[in-house]
Amino acid sequence: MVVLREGMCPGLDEDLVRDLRAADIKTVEDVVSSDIEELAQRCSVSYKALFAIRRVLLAQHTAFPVSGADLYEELLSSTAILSTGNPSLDKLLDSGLYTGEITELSGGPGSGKSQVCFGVAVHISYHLKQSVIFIDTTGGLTASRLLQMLQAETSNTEEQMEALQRIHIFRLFNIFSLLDCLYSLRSGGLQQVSVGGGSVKAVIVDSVSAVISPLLGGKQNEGMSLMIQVAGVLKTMAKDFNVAALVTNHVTRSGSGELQPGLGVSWSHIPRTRILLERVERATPVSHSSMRSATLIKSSRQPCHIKEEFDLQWGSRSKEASSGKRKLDETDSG
Ligand SMILES: Nc1ncnc2c1ncn2[C@@H]1O[C@H](COP(=O)(O)OP(=O)(O)OP(=O)(O)O)[C@@H](O)[C@H]1O
Repeated sequence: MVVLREGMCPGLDEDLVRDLRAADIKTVEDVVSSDIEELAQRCSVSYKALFAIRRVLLAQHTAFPVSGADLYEELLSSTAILSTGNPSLDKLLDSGLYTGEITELSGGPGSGKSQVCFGVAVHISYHLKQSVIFIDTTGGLTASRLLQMLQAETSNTEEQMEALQRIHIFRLFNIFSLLDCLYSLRSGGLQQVSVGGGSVKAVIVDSVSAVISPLLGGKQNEGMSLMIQVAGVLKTMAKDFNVAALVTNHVTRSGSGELQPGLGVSWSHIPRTRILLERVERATPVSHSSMRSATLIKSSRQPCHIKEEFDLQWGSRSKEASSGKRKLDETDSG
C-alpha cells in the first residue's frame, strides 16, 4: 500500500494531499479505486487535474497485466538455447543451456564439474562467438587447460586467441567478493564486457557451493541470507540480460545413502535444471577413468532420472561434437 505524499507526481501538492486525506483518500489504491468525478467535487479540484494524477499514479505504482500470448511471444524472442558442445549433456538439457535460467551441475570431487564448465566456456566462445563470464571460486581454472581445449577445436592460433579473449575470468574466494562481482555485473558490467566482443551469453560460477557451504549450518544465520542473495542476483541477471547461468555444487549423502546436491532445500528451488555427475566405474577402470555419467535430477522439460554417459577427454569429445547433429542454431544465439 503506497501512502500519498506531496510531490509524488505533478499536481499532487500539499493542499491537495490534505484535501484528499480529509476525504479519506490516503493511498494510491484509494485514488485509483475512487470515483474521480465525485472526488473532484468533494476536494474542489478540477476533474481533469485529478484524472491526470490518477493516470500518473497508475503508471508508476501498479502492475500492468499482459496476456499470456504476449508473455509467450516475449519468451520466444528473448530465449536462446546454447549448446554445451557435449551431445550427452545437450540431450539431458533439451538442446542446451537456456538463457534466462540457472542450470546446476553437481557432483563429488573429481566428477568433472570444472572440466565440463571449461568445455562449455570454450564452446560458447569459439563456436558460438559469444562472450562468457567465468567466475572461478576454487582456483581450478587455468589458461593452459582452456588453450588445450581450444587446440582440440582449431589449430589456428589467431582463432584460439580470439576465443580466449571472449572468456572473462574472475577469481574470487569468498561470498562477499562473489556478491560484489555479481552486483557489479548486473549493474552494467555485463554490457561493458560485451563491448568489443560478442555479447555475454553465459555466466558460469564454479563453484557456488565452495563459497556458500562454509557459512551454512551451526549457529550462523547469515549464511542462509547470503545464499539467498546470491540466488536472487543470479536469477535477475539471467532474466534481465538473457544470459544462461551455469553453477556447480558439491554433493552430500541422503539418509538412505543416495548422492544429492548440496546446499539444502532452500537452494534446491533456485536452479531450473539440475544434473548430477558421477564417475562411471567399470571392470577395467584405468581405460575408462575419464568416463562420466550425467543424470537429470530436476527439469521442467524432460523426465527426471534419464542418464547419459560421456567422456571427459576433450579431444574425443570435440570429434564427437563435430560429427554429431548440431542442436544449436548458432545464428540464434546472437
Ligand atoms: N587435462 C585434462 N584432460 C582430461 N581430463 C582431465 C584433465 N584434467 C582433469 N581431467 C579429469 O577431470 C577430473 C577432475 O575433474 P574436475 O576438476 O572437473 O572435477 P570437479 O568435479 O570439478 O572436482 P572438485 O569438486 O574437486 O573441484 C580428473 O579426475 C580427470 O579425470
